[in-house]
Amino acid sequence: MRYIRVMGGGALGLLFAAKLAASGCRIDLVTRTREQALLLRENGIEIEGESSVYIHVDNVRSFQDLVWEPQTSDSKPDAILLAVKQTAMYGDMASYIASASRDTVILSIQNGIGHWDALGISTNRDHLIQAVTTEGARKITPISAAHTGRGWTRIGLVYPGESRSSSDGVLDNIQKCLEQAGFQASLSKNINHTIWEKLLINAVINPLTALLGVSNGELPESPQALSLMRSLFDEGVEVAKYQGISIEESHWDEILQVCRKTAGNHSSMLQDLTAGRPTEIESINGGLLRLAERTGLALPVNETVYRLIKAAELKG
Ligand SMILES: NC(=O)C1=CN([C@@H]2O[C@H](COP(=O)(O)OP(=O)(O)OC[C@H]3O[C@@H](n4cnc5c(N)ncnc54)[C@H](OP(=O)(O)O)[C@@H]3O)[C@@H](O)[C@H]2O)C=CC1
Ligand SMILES: CC(C)(CO)C(=O)C(=O)O
Repeated sequence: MRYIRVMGGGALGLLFAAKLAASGCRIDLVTRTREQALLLRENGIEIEGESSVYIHVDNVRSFQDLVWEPQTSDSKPDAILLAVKQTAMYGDMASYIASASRDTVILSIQNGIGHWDALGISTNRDHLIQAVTTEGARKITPISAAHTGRGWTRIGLVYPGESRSSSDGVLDNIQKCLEQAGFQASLSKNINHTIWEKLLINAVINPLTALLGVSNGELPESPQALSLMRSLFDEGVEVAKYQGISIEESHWDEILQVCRKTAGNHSSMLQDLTAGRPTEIESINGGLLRLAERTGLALPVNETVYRLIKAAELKG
């Protein structure tokens, strides 16, 4: 796995592209705008914080330019790393990903649920890989990002039941690449469980920090907020149960631990709301609501925060 295309020059995209390129991987980076692509080609990528990397990357272009480009065998990457937000996973982007050759691994590091369904791929899905990461990054300028927290990354097949004999080798290769680039990476036979654990962390912390305008560390300090966090968690655990996923009680302590460990962080949803960008609410609490609807479960607290975030998004 020597040639990886990173989609998205945001916080995680810049971090992963820079570290993978610095470790010797052939990287090309795809941005939304031509302006950012030009700046990156001229200035390279700079990462500060937990990692310090400065690297020149020649191969940077906008998504629009990528889709018009003729595809040759040399321009076909071994893997596409999806580092765009869920909100960008529709329309042309979904069509591009869905039409990629099955020899190209699709590796998503997105939070939340629903992005694989958005691609609409119903067969031959053994090249779809989810990475759940607790790495923290924040974009500073179009060409730089801060690595705000070192974490772990677990990878696994999205549809393990459909794996072919070569799948294990593919996962091993990706793990090695990530490790060579300095990420702590491991393989998971049950990535779905890890996806759900991360989903519940985001479902509990993100909307409340965004609505209250508080840091992750401040959130559980208010008894009222803590009680809402617990209700969001309990409702999420019920939905997980209906999906055949058992979330242990210890995961509640893990969520409180995340608040302590990332005490100074502003959650991504708070950052998105503050900047007037759409949030990932649809794939977090919205994802839970859609699944609950199918089973007739009521999620009053998730529904309330979902509606409040949607209303706050409209304010811009
Ligand atoms: N940041 C973090 O610490 C973590 C993030 N995640 C998850 O990773 C994913 C990415 O997050 P993050 O990096 O923070 O998000 P960012 O918003 O920083 O980056 C997303 C990038 O995608 C770009 N983009 C949008 N549309 C396209 C397109 N059509 N083609 C190419 N690029 C496009 C955006 O460009 P533009 O800015 O020009 O719109 C932006 O640069 C999210 O799902 C997030 O939840 C998971 C763990 C930690
Ligand atoms: C873990 C947490 C809550 C850290 O801020 C996060 O993933 C986010 O902000 O989206």
